[in-house]
Order: sequence, then structure tokens, then C-alpha cells
Amino acid sequence: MATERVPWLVVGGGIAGVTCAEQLAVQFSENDIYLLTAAPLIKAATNVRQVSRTLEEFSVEEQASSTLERQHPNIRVISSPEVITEDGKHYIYDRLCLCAGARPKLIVDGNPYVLGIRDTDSAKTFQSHLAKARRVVVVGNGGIALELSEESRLGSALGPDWHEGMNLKATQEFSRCIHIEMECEVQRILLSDEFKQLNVPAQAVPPEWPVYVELTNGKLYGCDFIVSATGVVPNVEPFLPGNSFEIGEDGGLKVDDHMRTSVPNIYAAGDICTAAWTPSNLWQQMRLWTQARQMGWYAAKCMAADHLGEKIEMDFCFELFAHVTKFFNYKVILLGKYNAQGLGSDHELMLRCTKGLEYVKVVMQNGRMVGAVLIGETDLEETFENLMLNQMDLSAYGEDLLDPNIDIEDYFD
Ligand SMILES: Cc1cc2nc3c(=O)[nH]c(=O)nc-3n(C[C@H](O)[C@H](O)[C@H](O)COP(=O)(O)OP(=O)(O)OC[C@H]3O[C@@H](n4cnc5c(N)ncnc54)[C@H](O)[C@@H]3O)c2cc1C
Ligand SMILES: NC(=O)C1=CN([C@@H]2O[C@H](COP(=O)(O)OP(=O)(O)OC[C@H]3O[C@@H](n4cnc5c(N)ncnc54)[C@H](OP(=O)(O)O)[C@@H]3O)[C@@H](O)[C@H]2O)C=CC1
Repeated sequence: MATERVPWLVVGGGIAGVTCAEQLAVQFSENDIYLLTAAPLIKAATNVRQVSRTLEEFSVEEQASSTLERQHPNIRVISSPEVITEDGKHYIYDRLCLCAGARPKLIVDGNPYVLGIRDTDSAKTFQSHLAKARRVVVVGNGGIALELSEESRLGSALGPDWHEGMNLKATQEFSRCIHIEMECEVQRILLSDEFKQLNVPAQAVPPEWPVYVELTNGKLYGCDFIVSATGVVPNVEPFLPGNSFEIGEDGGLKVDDHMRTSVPNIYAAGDICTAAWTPSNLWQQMRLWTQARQMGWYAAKCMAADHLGEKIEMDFCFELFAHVTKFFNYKVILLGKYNAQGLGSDHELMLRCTKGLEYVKVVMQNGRMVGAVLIGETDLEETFENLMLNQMDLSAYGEDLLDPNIDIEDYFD
């Protein structure tokens, strides 16, 4: 078997892997950085804009690997799926960072009527199914479900604006309405033959669909196909044989505050990893593009620091959870414990809403602001971010905090 010794090896051409390789390439310009990826195209963050101390916006571009190699002449991209690659080459590394992402967690595996959306190929499959569909059932209540309900049109993980430029049109009948079933789960999925054996009266559910979902609230819906938008599972399997990685509860490779896995000299970043350090009170891991970039960058800094025997502080971006995105064409900013995650009943909520314009929710605990959801052009992100980072006691301000007649920015300057 051909063996090559490489100082720096990064696996995965998604945002975490590419950011990590780019950072190493800048820091060690005299070394070759090897980026190994299964897909022919890589993902790069472009037009990065710092919105505030912890919030950043950027576009994600799918690029040929040659573009990355042109920008960083010391990066070598190898299109192959393993550290022992398909063509039999064996890479021995000094330090390795695993950034192989995650895949959709489907409600059932192996059912041809149940689709997940992750990469360009799965989005295309979804698009072709949708073109012929009269009715689609979307299972889940997260990012993808929200984006799908927004438009009845509808390699590496897709990300912001993944549906732009895709003709995601269903048949006319489907375009007419969105029906939401709350507080229930899918009990079972029936193919049309199985459904027929139930002898359901025709007027209750017209027996004309290829697949049916039975919900825990007793309702039964027929549809052309089901989208399982129910989160992701980290892609750890290819790396487990022969290694003793510690695995987190959510199936990711556990990493410490230096992005180190439990195996010496192997780091991990992005969707594949589980943050196993004690987090700041205002940060939580979510498998997002933003965090993939931050972790990829920070992993490279940690690999470099360990190599040089230097100390490194936890990066500031892990102080406060901050995510900016768009839903229904509204700017959406999520800060800190925006959904009162982990706070139990020990919190208060304050709301301000102007229909069609803005929605502001803050989460307070012991008079301190610990989380916020800002929808629309509220212009409050920087002030709220500071209030959360400072943990200033705001009890005296009460509901004035959200009074639209008070210029809160001046107030706390
Ligand atoms: C439909 C959709 C919309 C999304 N929208 C948003 C959004 O608006 N905002 C946001 O912040 N996040 C969004 N996300 C989440 C975001 O895309 C992911 O969190 C992010 O892309 C994770 O980056 P990553 O680099 O860790 O993994 P990935 O982007 O999945 O990259 C993994 C890379 O590893 C390679 N790979 C996998 N296995 C191997 C192997 N065995 N050997 C070699 N290479 C391998 C893959 O080919 C790929 O290049 C969205 C996700 C989806 C699916
Ligand atoms: N604009 C953005 O920022 C976007 C981000 N993304 C990211 O892409 C990834 C994939 O998105 P998505 O699949 O929507 O994942 P998310 O993690 O966003 O949401 C998964 C949803 O599925 C629900 N769920 C989990 N298991 C089941 C089940 N068995 N039956 C019914 N519901 C279930 C969860 O409910 P519960 O909460 O109760 O557990 C949750 O509401 C995520 O990392 C997401 O953050 C995707 C699209 C847009």
C-alpha cells in the first residue's frame, strides 16, 4: 500500500473542513495542508460580514477544489473518502481534523417514500418528487420544515439559500394550502397495499395515495411522499473501526475545549462533533453553518497551538450563542438561550410584536437577559448582545426594556 506522510490532514470539504484547511494554510505557509473529501466540490464561506461581536453573516459558495488550491497554493485537495483512501493510498498524519459532517436522521430507514434533504443530490431527488406531487407530508419542526412551509416550491450540507435557483414547484393542487398538525408524532407509515387492508371508509381518507402516515393523535394522511426533516446524525461510522473515539449522546465525536477528540492528535469540528466541554451559560451547540465555520477555524488554531506548544484560550464566539438567518423573508436573530433552553421554569419572557413588521422576545432570569429572538429589522442585536455578555441587572427597568418609545441603545450607552 502506498503511504504518504503529511503534517496536516483535514477530512471533509464542507464549511468546517475548508475553513480549518484555509486557516492552517495561512498559519503554516511552508507546509502542505491536505484536504481529503468524498465530494467533487467543496464549500467555502465568502463575503463574511461581522454583524456584531458574536454575530456574523456570510455566503456559502460551492467551488471546484482547484479554486481553493489557486487561492492557497499549499492546500492539496484529494477527492477520496477515507484516510486509507479508495485508491489504496495510506496517509500518515501528524495532526488530523475530522470534519465529515452529518446526514439526515430519518424517521425510518430504507422506505423509498421517505426523503431527507442534505446535499445537492438529495435536494435534486426531492425536487423531482415534488414536481409530480399533489400532497407532501413534512415531519419535523426545525429549520428545514420551516423553510419548506415557507415556499411550496421548494455533497456537503446545503445551507443558507439552498433552495434558491431551484425550481421547486409542486402541482397546482398542492400549492393551495399548508396544514399543520401540532403536538403529535408519526405512529407508523403505511404503503398503499397496507392501507387498503385497514378498510378505512373512503370518505375519511380517499384511497388514492402511494403512502400514508398515521399520527399519534389518531389522524391518517395520504400523500405522494414524506420529507423527514427531523435533524441530523453525525457521520462517524467510517472513522470508528480500529479507533476508540468517545461518542456523545447525539452520536458525534466528543471534543474538548481544544476541539480534540479522545484519540491523540485527532481533532474534529462542525456537524460531526459533540461539544463535550462545559459550555458558557449562554452558549449551546447547534449543527449550523455558523458553528461549522467557527469550529473549523478554532480547531485549526488549536492544532497549530498544540504543534507549537503554545497556550490557547477558548475562542470568544463560544461565549454567546448567536445565529442570524432568514425565514419567510424576515431577518431572524437568535441569541443565547433564546428558547429558554435548560432554564426550566426559572425564567420570564417579555414580548413586543408589531404585526408584519417585527417580533421581539427576550428571556430573563434573575433580572438578567439570557436570550432573545429578534425577527425583522429590530436593530436591537448589538445592545442585547452586550446586555447578555455583561449580565447587567435589568430588574429596575421592568417592561420599559421593550418599550418602543424608548431608544434602548441610548439608554444603555
Ligand atoms: C437543507 C439545509 C439547509 C440548511 N440551512 C442552514 C442555514 O440556513 N444556516 C445555517 O447556519 N446552517 C444551515 N444548515 C446546516 C449547515 O449546512 C451545516 O451545519 C453545515 O454545513 C455543517 O458543515 P460541516 O462542514 O460540518 O459538514 P458538511 O457540510 O456536511 O461537510 C462534510 C464534508 O465531508 C465530506 N465527507 C463525508 N464523509 C466523508 C468521508 N468518509 N471521507 C471524506 N470526506 C467525507 C463530505 O463530502 C463533505 O464535503 C442547513 C442544512 C441543510 C441540510
Ligand atoms: N436557516 C437555518 O438556520 C437552517 C438550519 N438548518 C439546519 O440543518 C440541519 C437539519 O435541519 P432539520 O432536519 O430541520 O433539523 P432541526 O434540528 O432544525 O429540527 C429537527 C426537528 O425535528 C423534530 N423531530 C426530531 N425527531 C422527530 C421525530 N421522530 N418525529 C417528529 N419530529 C421529530 C425535532 O423536534 P424537537 O425539537 O421536539 O426535538 C425538531 O423540531 C439542522 O442542523 C438545522 O439547524 C436547516 C435549515 C435552515
